[in-house]
Amino acid sequence: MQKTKQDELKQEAAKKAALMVEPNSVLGVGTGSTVAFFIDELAKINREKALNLKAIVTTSNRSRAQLEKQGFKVNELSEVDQIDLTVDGADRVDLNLNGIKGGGGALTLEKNVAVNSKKNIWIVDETKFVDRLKGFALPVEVLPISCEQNFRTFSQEGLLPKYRLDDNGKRYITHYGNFIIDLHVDPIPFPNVLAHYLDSVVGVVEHGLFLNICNEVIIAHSDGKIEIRKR
Ligand SMILES: O=C(CO)[C@H](O)[C@H](O)COP(=O)(O)O
Repeated sequence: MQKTKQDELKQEAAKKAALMVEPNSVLGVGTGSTVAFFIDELAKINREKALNLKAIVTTSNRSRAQLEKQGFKVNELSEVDQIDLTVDGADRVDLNLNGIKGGGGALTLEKNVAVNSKKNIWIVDETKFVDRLKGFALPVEVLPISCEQNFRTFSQEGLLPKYRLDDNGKRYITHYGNFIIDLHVDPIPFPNVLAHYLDSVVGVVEHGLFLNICNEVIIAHSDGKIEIRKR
């Protein structure tokens, strides 16, 4: 498949992040097309100078398969005490380095890996870097047993919910057997308020508002500049 300009930018951000991985560390690896470039870059570096990573934890079967194909051993989150660095993609990142994640449906494990990491670096192309969180529906993972109640409540709250569907038009099912309801609030005026509300809804397993989690974002710009923003 031909690489788009956006893919090229994703790859540039991924390259930069791969250079930041310390030898002998415990690494978290996220999910998505940008992370797929990161895994390839990491493998390249590892072939050139063995990184001897103590452990790698990842957030999806897709990333796991790619890592294993590249010869890395992958551990479960429960098998490591703490992750030194996690590199992940994002769907949107704002000026405060808060973000929306979960476009690939892996938000629950992504958040669990992220909060157990000393440092989180996100890699994005410039289209995802925004002044405030907008332009991407907010994923919410919900238990099937109470999803209809959750859906109705979100509707009543004016959060414009829609079930995420898979390629066959059926409800998308997450790694943990749950559904995803995407909330079409655009822009999200008060991310903290919405996160607090979603955290309180029974039946919500996790949501894609990642607030105060990202430490650094690597943004690849179309003029070739790689920008690093730190919290
Ligand atoms: O949160 C995610 C998956 O749940 C991804 O990190 C996010 O969707 C970005 O994906 P991509 O790099 O393919 O644009």
